[in-house]
Amino acid sequence: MASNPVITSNKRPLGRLFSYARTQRRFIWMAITASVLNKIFDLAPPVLIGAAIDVVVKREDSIIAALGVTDVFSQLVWLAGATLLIWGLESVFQYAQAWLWRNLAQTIQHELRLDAYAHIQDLELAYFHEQSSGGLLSILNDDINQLERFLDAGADQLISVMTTALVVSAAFFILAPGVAWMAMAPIPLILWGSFKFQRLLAPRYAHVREQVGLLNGQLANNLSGIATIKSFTTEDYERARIEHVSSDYREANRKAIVLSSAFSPLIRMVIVLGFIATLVYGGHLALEGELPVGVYTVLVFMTQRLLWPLTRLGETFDLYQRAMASTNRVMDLLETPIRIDNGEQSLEPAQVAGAVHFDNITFGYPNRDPILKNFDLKIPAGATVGIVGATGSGKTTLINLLLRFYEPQSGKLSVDETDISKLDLTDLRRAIGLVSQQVFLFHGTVSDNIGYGTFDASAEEIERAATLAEADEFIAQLPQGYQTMVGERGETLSGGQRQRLSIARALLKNPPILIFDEATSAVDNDTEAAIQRSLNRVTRDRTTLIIAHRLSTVRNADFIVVLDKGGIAEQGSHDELIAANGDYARLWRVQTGDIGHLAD
Ligand SMILES: Nc1ncnc2c1ncn2[C@@H]1O[C@H](COP(=O)(O)OP(=O)(O)OP(=O)(O)O)[C@@H](O)[C@H]1O
Repeated sequence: MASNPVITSNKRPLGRLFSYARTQRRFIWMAITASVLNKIFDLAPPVLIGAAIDVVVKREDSIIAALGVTDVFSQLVWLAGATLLIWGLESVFQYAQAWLWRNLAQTIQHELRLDAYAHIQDLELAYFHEQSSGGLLSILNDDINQLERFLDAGADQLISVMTTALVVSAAFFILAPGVAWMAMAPIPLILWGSFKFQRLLAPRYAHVREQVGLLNGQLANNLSGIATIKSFTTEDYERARIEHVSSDYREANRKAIVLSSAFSPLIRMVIVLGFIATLVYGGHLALEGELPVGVYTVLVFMTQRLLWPLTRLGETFDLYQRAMASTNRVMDLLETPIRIDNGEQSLEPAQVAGAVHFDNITFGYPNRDPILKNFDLKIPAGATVGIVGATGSGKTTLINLLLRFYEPQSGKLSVDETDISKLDLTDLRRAIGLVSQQVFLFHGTVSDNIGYGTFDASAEEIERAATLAEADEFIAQLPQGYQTMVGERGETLSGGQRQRLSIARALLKNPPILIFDEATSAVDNDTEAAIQRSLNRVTRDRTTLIIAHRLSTVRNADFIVVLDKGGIAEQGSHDELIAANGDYARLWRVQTGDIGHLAD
């Protein structure tokens, strides 16, 4: 499997995320409102402190007195009540914002992961051959988790900074327009710096995400090939390969860290200038009696409240940038077009007779020379066809086309006279049972694995299918019979046992078209004979394609097609092909040990 990184684009990620999260809009607005209110109440304490100083210094002439509370003690009680109320409300909105954002993060990551997974499943098989499964896994896991992390905390932080800037600026211009500009002066510089910083950081984080995809791809590949690594004692070699990709990942992160760590200290230096200016100039005005002491106190606290959170802007932008790099990767995946169109014509499996026609098909895998050229093959409904030929001659390719895993470049493939590209894809695949060369079992019991895809099957039906596939005997000997867990990918079973389970699975599906692709390659002669018997039984009333290297498997077929380099070299029944004395006859003699004729 190639390990190309998933292509990422730089479209506006936040917009893409919001348009994706349309269904959550109401909650997003509620969360934003809660964040804004929480911040507003959070900014009130400096005002309360200012008001308290004002009461103590000015007594009956204080601002609160102007509201009608003239007695000094009553003013303090009034302040205490206001403080309680404001802190209470701050707590309520803090809870609300945390609850809303964190739940939103959970909902969005859940839906995004499901959508991304569903979309990946619908992509054509060729896509999976181009991408590494570890890379895809890192999008489904890591990238979506980055997004969750940002929504958990980063979104609230960004809104807090913006709210603080707005509320404090307004307060400044009302209270002391003369000093306000000093506190505000650093803000444009900080914002300009932040945008510049973001621009520089974005590609570095995109690179980090790409590297993590490659690393995961390599890790997943190695873990699935662990037996090969051990048997070839290539542990050191593989460790070095992982070290290489892991170092690249670390290097990509270092390049991002160099920038992202510098941001907060730089911002702090700009901020401190604004803070000192307010402190000194405001103090001067208060000493001159031009600024009330209470207002001066509020200004100093507010300047601190306004400017210090900006130092955290670095962290927030960091979180934001990481999340946006991830968002782009997830969104690109969701927008990857599905290249195999679903046809509209429905097909009831029960009504399929099973005639298959490869009509003048030309096909080559992407970026490869054509393997099939003007290929013609007509299989009558109900026939059993053996397909044999040298390795790489195109046998499995025929199946890939019939299942529409790939589309032919020209020609028509039809089932019962209907072009399969016009058929509903699910209906087409439901009509075909495939026992593939690579058996895949799922983590679960024997019974689960036989019933996979035929979920409404009863225990009796499952057992009947197992009997037909000559699997019941070995199943009976397993510790828990049909309820024995088979392990991940069926690792606790032998190759032949796995193969027989997959045959049982296909038989249970009872499809009108049945395909065996090297189904007897991993079994001994006795089992092959047993499978042969069951084949004779199950092929009777359906179209069956049997791909085999072992010619004894196809001997009883109605006719046998011998492929050679993507074309048909010979065709006929076993007896006819033996009589023709061509490639088939020669191979038959080799396989049956009749090597006296090898010199032919
Ligand atoms: N996904 C793919 N992408 C590119 N080329 C492929 C792909 N699958 C198969 N091929 C190529 O197409 C040719 C035919 O392969 P195919 O699997 O049809 O052969 P086969 O006759 O089934 O071989 P075998 O008996 O070894 O299973 C081979 O040369 C193979 O390298």
